[in-house]
Amino acid sequence: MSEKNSSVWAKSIPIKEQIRVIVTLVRMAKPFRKMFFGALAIGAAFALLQAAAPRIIAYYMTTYLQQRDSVTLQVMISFAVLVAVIRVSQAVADALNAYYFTVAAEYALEDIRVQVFRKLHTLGMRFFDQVPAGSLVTRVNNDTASLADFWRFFMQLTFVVMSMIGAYIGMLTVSVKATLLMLIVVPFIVGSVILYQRFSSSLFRHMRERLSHLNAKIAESITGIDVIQEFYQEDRFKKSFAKVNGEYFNARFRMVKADALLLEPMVDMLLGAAMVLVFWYFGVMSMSTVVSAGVIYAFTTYLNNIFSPLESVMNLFSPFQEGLVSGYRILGILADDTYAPAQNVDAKQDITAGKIAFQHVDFSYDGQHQILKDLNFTANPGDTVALVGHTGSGKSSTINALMRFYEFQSGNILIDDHDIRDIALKNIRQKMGLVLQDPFMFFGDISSNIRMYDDTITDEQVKAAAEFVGADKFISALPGNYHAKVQEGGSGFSAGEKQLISFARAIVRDPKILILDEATANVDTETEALIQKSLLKMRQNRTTIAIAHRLSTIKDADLILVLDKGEVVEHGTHEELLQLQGQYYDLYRLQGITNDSN
Ligand SMILES: Nc1ncnc2c1ncn2[C@@H]1O[C@H](COP(=O)(O)OP(=O)(O)OP(=O)(O)O)[C@@H](O)[C@H]1O
Repeated sequence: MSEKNSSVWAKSIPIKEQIRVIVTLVRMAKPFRKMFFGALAIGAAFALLQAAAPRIIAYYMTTYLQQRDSVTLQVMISFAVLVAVIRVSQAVADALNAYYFTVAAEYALEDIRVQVFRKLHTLGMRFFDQVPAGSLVTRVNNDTASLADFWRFFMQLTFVVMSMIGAYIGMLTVSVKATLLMLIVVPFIVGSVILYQRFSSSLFRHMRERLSHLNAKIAESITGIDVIQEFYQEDRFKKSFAKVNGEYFNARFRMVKADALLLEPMVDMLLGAAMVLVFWYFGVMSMSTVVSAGVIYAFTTYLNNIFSPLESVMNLFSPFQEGLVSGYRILGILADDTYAPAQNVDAKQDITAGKIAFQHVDFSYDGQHQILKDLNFTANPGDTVALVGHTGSGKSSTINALMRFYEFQSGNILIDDHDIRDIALKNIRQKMGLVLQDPFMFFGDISSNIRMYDDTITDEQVKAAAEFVGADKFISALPGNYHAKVQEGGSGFSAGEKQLISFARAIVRDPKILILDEATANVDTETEALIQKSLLKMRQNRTTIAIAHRLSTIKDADLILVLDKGEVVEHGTHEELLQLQGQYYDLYRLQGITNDSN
């Protein structure tokens, strides 16, 4: 399994790296800092009110309630109004804090989602070879969503710190000595937080790793459903699913158990210990002086104010960790430099005639295994050059290099005698029409799939292209004709129909060069005849590079290149190659025999 494929949960991210991720993510939220700071300021106001309330109530209790006949109706109403105002302000501050924070986080997430999506579309095929599509969908969607928890953790943490400071200041105004005594619990709080974080993070990582395995298993079983059914693999998949599902359940169970049995009791025990200290201290004090109930009330309320948000911040450790890992992966994509091959800086040449020349081209996907070796050929404008050879001989790789999907390492590819890197990429995409074995259909309708959302292409041009390739007949029979709905992937259309639509898609741009990769591999004989007819028309006045396993389809090619392990081992016309009685001859004879026997 490649590095990019392995679960990031299998190992912990080094501390230095975690800090880098945190700093970068905080920086990425900078455009929304006003809202984040607004939320923080409101949080601070909330903490202030939270600190003031117990002090006011304590004063009311000590001054009025503990003295017989000192409370009047006016005092009662005044305090009731004061407490009500504080409570309502607290509720408003709480709501505004949540609102501003959520809005800021959503804006920041949307921004990051756009950045990741845009970045993906600058990356080259090599990147997509290494990272499965499913995992990229998770990257763009789920990972960015997890960042919300990452920011929530920081907000909560700041809130806890502010609440703690507020509570300690409030306690100081009640009793300096008791407050100093309360400082004893601080190292215990910090120690427990660190201990819990370590423990819970290892359980959480384990759980996430199991979840990755479970997701991979589900994805595999759905992607391969046809082969699973065909080869009667259901039982094997049921068993292996039960195994990974059981492992995930156990890992989750351990985590839930730790949260339930450890987190709450731990915080409760700390709170209990702090309470004992308070009661012990004031107990001792009461031996020499009167201790007001209001003081006890204020202290116990302040302790609650410290410990309740502490529990919620500890509860956010796992989501924070998830956010951190998501951030790590997102930054990984944003920093990835597996870009699509670059054109020269001032590349502005165009393709006018369609001459193609490969000169001593060497090509490798990974820089280690050489796939094409010293490839040389010339296709003059209007020529058809066919690439034939055994599977894995390098036919598609030749096209990958020509289409600039992958960078070639040495030699030259010239189009109309210009270095291919000097031709604007837009011109390459427009003037070179590529037809793949299994063309992809986009969600929309037939018309949008032919014009590929290029508004400069008119309805008449779309229809003319469809008529030219012979697709008009079946399109006209569809309900809605050119506006017939197309699902993503093109389910509901036969292989031949998809092929014809992709011909129209290629031809509507009137390309100078046509590239056909196994264009007739998936269809029946009748459709093949139709396809061959349209291909013949499409090839007129266009340079064509065609890959074909069925040699009968490229007999009329001007040049046939026989590839073997990335090298041209034979070249010439059909007749010349038959006379040579080499590899082509063998392949052709084999196909002739196979066809006859069919
Ligand atoms: N994306 C890729 N990354 C790494 N290696 C690749 C990639 N695509 C193809 N290869 C390797 O390059 C070699 C040539 O493959 P290529 O697809 O060009 O062969 P082909 O002649 O088109 O085969 P086929 O007729 O089966 O399509 C093979 O050994 C293959 O494993």
